[in-house]
Amino acid sequence: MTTGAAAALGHAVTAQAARLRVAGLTVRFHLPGATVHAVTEAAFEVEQGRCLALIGESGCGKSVMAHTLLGLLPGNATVTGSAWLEQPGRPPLDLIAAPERVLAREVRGRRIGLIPQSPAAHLTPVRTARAQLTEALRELGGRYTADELAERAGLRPHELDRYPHQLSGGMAQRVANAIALAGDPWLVIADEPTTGLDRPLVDATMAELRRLCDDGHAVLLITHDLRAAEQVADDVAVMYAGRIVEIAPAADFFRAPRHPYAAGLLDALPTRAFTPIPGQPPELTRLAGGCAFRPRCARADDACAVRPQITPDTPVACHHPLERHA
Ligand SMILES: Nc1ncnc2c1ncn2[C@@H]1O[C@H](COP(=O)(O)OP(=O)(O)OP(=O)(O)O)[C@@H](O)[C@H]1O
Ligand code: NI
Repeated sequence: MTTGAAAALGHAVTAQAARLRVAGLTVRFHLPGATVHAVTEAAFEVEQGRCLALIGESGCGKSVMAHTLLGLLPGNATVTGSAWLEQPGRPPLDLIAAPERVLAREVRGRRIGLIPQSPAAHLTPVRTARAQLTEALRELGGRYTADELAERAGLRPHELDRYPHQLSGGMAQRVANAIALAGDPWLVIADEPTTGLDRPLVDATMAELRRLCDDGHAVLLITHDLRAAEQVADDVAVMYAGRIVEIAPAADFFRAPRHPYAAGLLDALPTRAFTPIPGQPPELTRLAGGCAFRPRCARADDACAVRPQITPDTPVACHHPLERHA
């Protein structure tokens, strides 16, 4: 193929708006004598200018989803499905099929930034926050200075001169947030970015994520904190036992969730009914057939022995969803 033809082909398949398009994403961990069904047939899109919040109880597969997109899974994992990163002017890239070399050189930190869960564990103990942020900037060649990034993350310049053990949990979180943005990545994946932060800092962090979206970036926000999600998310995806069970615009979702599990999560909030969902999520090594939420669900009946599907036309995986009136 000539260069011109290749360029024309590249142009023809280039997207109009930047987006991440995930389809059929499935992750298994192989343990001696058991298989963990960590993520099953996940499908969603995040477009530029938008924030998708991924919510669900501990262990439902949220962090595994984040690590899968960045090629950060351990050797005992197998992944199927696709995750297309589409940005105008670049050929689309399937993050699942891409070789590690490409993920390391082009994707991690540059096209996708990760704000990791438990950031303190990701900082080097013997170097100051400034040294680590400066190194990230040198490596990734971003357009902000260390002080600018620190300020955007809500840190004062002198706080950058501390060593990790001199940082509170909240400060370590903000240092991790600043490092994740060093390479000016298009997509930011924030895995519980507000753990250990008090309300004003949660609000500031959500405002920063919102500002990123408004600047044309996209954000995948993984969180337990539904109030934080409500502040910033445009769309919400609810995960249960490794599957996405509801996707909705955030305004509709917080007004009237449709999946009984999603309704249960909102009812558990202190600001709402403050009633926990009875029972526990199933173990991901021994999932029965049918709807995984069935044993905990007040609406379940015999129909739920057949697993309900989520599709673009019915964005709730439930045989008996709650009604949403206009
Ligand atoms: N390397 C691994 N080997 C085996 N199982 C794993 C591995 N990593 C994660 N898992 C399992 O995959 C499932 C999903 O884990 P994940 O960390 O994605 O949950 P999460 O939704 O992020 O939870 P939390 O809210 O507690 O962070 C869990 O059952 C977990 O034990
Ligand atoms: Ni997690």
